[in-house]
Amino acid sequence: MEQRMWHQMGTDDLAQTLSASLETGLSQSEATERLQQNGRNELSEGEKTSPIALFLGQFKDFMVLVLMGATLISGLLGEYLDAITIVAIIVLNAILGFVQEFRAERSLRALKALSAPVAKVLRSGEVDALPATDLVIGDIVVLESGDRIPADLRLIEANSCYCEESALTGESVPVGKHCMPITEAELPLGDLKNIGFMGTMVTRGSAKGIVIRTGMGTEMGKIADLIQQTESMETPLQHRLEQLGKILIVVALVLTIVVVLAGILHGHPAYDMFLAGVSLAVAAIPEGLPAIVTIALALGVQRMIKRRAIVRKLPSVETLGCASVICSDKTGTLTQNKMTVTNVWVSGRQMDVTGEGYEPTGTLLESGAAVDIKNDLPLRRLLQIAALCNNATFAKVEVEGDPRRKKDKDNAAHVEWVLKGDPTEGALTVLAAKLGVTSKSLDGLYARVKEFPFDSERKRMSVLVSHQGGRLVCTKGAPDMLMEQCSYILWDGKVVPFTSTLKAKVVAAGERMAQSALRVLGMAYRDLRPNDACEHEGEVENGLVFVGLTGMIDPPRREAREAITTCRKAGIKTVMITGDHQLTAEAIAGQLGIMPRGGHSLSGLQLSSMSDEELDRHVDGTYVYARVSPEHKLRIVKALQRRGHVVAMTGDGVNDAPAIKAADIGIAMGITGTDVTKEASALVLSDDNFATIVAAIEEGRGIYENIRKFIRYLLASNVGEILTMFFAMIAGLPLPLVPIQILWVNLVTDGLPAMALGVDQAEKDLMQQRPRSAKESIFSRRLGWKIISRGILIGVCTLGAFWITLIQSPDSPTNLIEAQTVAFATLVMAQLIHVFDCRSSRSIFHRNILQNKYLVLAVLSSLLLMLGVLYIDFLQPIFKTVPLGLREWCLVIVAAGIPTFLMGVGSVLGGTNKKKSNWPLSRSGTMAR
Ligand SMILES: Nc1ncnc2c1ncn2[C@@H]1O[C@H](COP(=O)(O)OP(=O)(O)OP(=O)(O)O)[C@@H](O)[C@H]1O
Ligand SMILES: [Ca+2]
Repeated sequence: MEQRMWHQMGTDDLAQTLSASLETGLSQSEATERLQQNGRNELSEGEKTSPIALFLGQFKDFMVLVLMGATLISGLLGEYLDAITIVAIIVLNAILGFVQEFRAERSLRALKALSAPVAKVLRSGEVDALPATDLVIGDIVVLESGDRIPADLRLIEANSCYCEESALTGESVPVGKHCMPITEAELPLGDLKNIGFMGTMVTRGSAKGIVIRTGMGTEMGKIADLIQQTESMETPLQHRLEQLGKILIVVALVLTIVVVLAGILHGHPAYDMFLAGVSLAVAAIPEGLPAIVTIALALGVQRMIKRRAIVRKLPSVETLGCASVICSDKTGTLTQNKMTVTNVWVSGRQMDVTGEGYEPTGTLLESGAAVDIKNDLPLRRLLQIAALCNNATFAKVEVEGDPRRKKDKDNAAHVEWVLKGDPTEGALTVLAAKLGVTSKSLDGLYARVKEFPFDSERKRMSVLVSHQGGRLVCTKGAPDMLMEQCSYILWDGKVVPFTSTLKAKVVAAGERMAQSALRVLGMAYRDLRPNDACEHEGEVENGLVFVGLTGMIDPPRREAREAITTCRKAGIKTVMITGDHQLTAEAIAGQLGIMPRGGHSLSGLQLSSMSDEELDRHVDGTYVYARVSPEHKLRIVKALQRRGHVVAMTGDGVNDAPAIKAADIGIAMGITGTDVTKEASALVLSDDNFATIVAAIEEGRGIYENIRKFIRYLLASNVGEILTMFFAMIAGLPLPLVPIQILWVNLVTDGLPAMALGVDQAEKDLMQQRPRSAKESIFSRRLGWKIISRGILIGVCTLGAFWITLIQSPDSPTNLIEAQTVAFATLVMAQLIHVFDCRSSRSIFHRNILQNKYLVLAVLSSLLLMLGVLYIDFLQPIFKTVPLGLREWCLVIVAAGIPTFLMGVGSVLGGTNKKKSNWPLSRSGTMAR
């Protein structure tokens, strides 16, 4: 066992014991070696279902078992051919079911892997994001607020760091962490304040730690068996379909029993009727439905991934289609998050900054003339604060042209300035560097002692630096809030009291910048006296000397504007929620077309003073919320939900998690988002882009419509199958289909065509319709009617074709076989025609039937399988068929076409082809500017 415990060791001791360097971390080769020795950093998982179990599971269905039993009996009675064929069909069916479920399962697992956590690790001197499972003992891990701790760490640095450890200790109040050794040997976990435990999360501040235990060796590993991660992947729709499936089984069974009894009453042999009944039950029960739903969902999810939206919770795919409001962050989601300082203001002087991007060349112009900063004390101070109170760096990288593309002006090797860190801070680093204030020029003079990290409540950040034996506080942040902590201002080179007149000047300058869509940050400082306290931010962030303002542009994303228009047409309201200034927010909202005429904006301050009732009254007319704190987001979500909206809400910070959880669709940022927000979210945007949300909504709507399409197809087909038999038995006719034919129809129609519908293209006006209601039943918008009416028609027409053939030449010995063959062909053809009708909510004439290649292929192969059964000599006795002549084919085609075309023509004439009132166009007219 460990001689001295980890928490008792000093940092040097730690480094030595773990043979790791605290400055550069492990080397890559050392890490690889340790990984091989000690295994991956993961908690062992529960068992997975094996493919064989999955395959055998296909046979556990009750009706299938009955059918197997019946087959066995008919085998024993000498009907070998029948028995073998039925078994073969059952096995084929099982293979199909297995493939469907296997695919579904595999995609679900791939989904889970996508949301696997990453850790920021220092290796060979560079901090990189690695999969958390690659961590080894001795790795140095960098933690920020919102991170989930990836292994057990002994902290070696902690800045106002708090961790929430309830998963481990049950204590929900975050624990303050430090990096000093603790003398006591035996301590409860909650008191080990210099250890960060795997699975707990950093709620505030930042830290650095060295990995002391990984995987099952961690404290979390010890209790891993206790935590069962049973996140439901079943969607509400799947749940309802399961319920529906049970009802359908009962209905199918009851009808089957009626069919069997009626047949026996009319003098059919009981054994024949029994086998026909069982086959009918097997065919009519839509056992493939759940798997096809899962596949449609999973394939849709994969299409979303291609469009950079990662679904973490499958149920949200459905909810996406219902979204009626998107509440989006501004910075980085609606804007590019490429900040450039363009304006500087100090002691009443307004200056422009030249230069572009992160390239540190440019200068300051005051009324058109370059400013000399050497003798400009306030300006130098401003730049020093900008550079010191900053964690961002930038560098020049060589970018090679894309080798796959043509070498030209746009695709040549070139240098690019790239940024590491927060873009807001990056813009300030670049500004300072343009005027020669770089970390190099400051290095010997100023040394950072402590950092009080930025958080979205205070909206500012401070650092404590030592300078020529003294200590200096540098603070930057949202000016309106920073000013409240300032007692003085640097004005014309002198520190003077911050009077209300001077404050008014600062406010006016700030508002001028904000109105032109600039993000405004203020800078302030204070010289600490020797015995001034400096433990907490409250102690240092007061009595500050205000220095000046910087204004930076952050251009809107081009795609965002378009996406917002799409949303408006789709009946979805876009709301901007930002920590930025109200005027900046309004200006950018204007550029993006978020705010309609008569729309309002609210500030966090106004929001705080409102009661829930007042907020409810305002929430529909408000399009911009500015200077909000994370807790405001939760109120906004709740208010919108009370107004009956289905809310999608984005967030990145740790404090956004409650709002994201409360939203109907919580959305986290893939790039800037924290682990905590990602875990709370249903959807992660891997490009942080607003347009991606809209793409996901579009996919969500498409997936739902596809599910409706194949439900419609499958159920109408099954209704047709049952009714064909039902009507025949009631009418006292012979069996229109023999058991093997029933099973064959089921095999060739239910499998591939239904799956192909699941990946059908969306209808063109998908995003021109209002979101559907979350409470809507899957059968609404006339789907139930369509299923029943088409089902009845399929049954009637199949039986009609059967009957017409039957009465043609009553004396011919092959008469019945021929009629059955006609019925068989009609039933298959009717379904294969009907499948195209299912693609459109209007009629078959509405869409190009060749558009869905998979469907065309599926239908062709089903057609071939049917023709094979009719025309291949040795299959004819097995399937009890005869080749059909031209006259019969004409009958088959007409009878099979009627259900689809009759209704299609009917709906064209009846006007349902026009946009129906239950799905009207959005009120885009009233929402447009
Ligand atoms: N690194 C930082 N240091 C100091 N102040 C900052 C920093 N980043 C942002 N601020 C200030 O805090 C304000 C709010 O920032 P916050 O990150 O909460 O929201 P945002 O990024 O502007 O908007 P959004 O919520 O849309 O992402 C900014 O307007 C800015 O004035
Ligand atoms: Ca069927």
